[in-house]
Amino acid sequence: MVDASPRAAAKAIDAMRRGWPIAIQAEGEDALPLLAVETADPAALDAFAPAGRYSVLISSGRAATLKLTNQLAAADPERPVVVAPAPWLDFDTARALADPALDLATPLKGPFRTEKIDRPNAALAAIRLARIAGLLPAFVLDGIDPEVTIAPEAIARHQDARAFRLATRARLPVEGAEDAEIVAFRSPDSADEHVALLIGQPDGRPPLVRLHSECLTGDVLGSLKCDCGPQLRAAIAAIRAHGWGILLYLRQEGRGIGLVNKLRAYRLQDQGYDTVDANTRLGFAVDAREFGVAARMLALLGQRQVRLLTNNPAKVAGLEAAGIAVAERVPHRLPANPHNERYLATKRDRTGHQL
Ligand SMILES: Nc1nc2c(ncn2[C@@H]2O[C@H](COP(=O)(O)OP(=O)(O)OP(=O)(O)O)[C@@H](O)[C@H]2O)c(=O)[nH]1
Ligand SMILES: [Zn+2]
Repeated sequence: MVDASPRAAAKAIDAMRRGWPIAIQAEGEDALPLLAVETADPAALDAFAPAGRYSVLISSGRAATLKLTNQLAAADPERPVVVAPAPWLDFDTARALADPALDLATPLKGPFRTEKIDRPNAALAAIRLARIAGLLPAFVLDGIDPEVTIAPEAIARHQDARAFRLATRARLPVEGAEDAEIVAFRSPDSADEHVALLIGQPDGRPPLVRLHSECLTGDVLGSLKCDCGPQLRAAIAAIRAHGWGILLYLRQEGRGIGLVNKLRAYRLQDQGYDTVDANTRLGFAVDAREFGVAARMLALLGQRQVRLLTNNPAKVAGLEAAGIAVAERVPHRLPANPHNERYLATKRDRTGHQL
């Protein structure tokens, strides 16, 4: 049975992370059985499909890096590409196809050729699901029928921001805003728990709002590679100075690719790639965030119009598309340091940040 409920997507994500096979079946297509390469081991792969007989689904960003496609990947790095079966396509080789960390250490066996994708909608959904699960976007295809078969719509429903509800609230004095209140939001479908920090008292003017995407390295560990930590603290100060406002702390680590994949991108940056190319080479969109959840949180807090603290026009557009009016964009620039100079320059030159 094909399950299109948001719970089915949650089950599929869980199964993928545990190394169990899943299948995706799109309307008008046959089911596509999949085993995530990152969480598979040789025994699981053997049980799933006979060696030498399986094809591997990767995304075009990764395929272009491996020179398996000559398409410009940056335009659409998450487009699916299927590598055809070959006798030398074993467990280790599937791993090497999936993970750019192995590019320097393991010369890739080959040659490989790509084949036409006969189930394109399921393949596209699989790449998206890998990203949501925080895994490398790579799957072995067409093994035994798994227990979980989902429709691509399950993934969209799982990501639906309208399912978020206010869970609880409490006073939270923080540095720079001793009168702050924290409000937590939850959805029955998603494991992400987003929070809002309410600072000051409403005074009739639109709140000054900051959408802060989670950055464990910058927010908590004081990483100098990005500007997140200083931006977080400066946002609280700016809201306090404005009089009142809301900081949304969104669990969108690594611009939506998750902590481990962000650290993989950092590893590529250690080799000289910038933040845009690193994401593309991993096979992910440059920015996988959606701001519908931020709009949902603001609406639940009774705010339909905001002044938005950001240098990123995509955040303004994302909020407006989700029904929140942005009365003004307020720049949020912090001084660079020697470690994040290039990152900030890349944001300015390649991702449209107004710095
Ligand atoms: N994938 C990836 N994510 C990163 C990298 N550096 C920072 N991030 C994440 O980027 C998010 C912060 O986004 P930024 O692009 O710095 O800023 P922004 O929020 O888009 O724009 P502003 O509102 O102007 O600050 C956080 O989720 C970080 O974890 C990186 O090199 N790669
Ligand atoms: Zn950061």
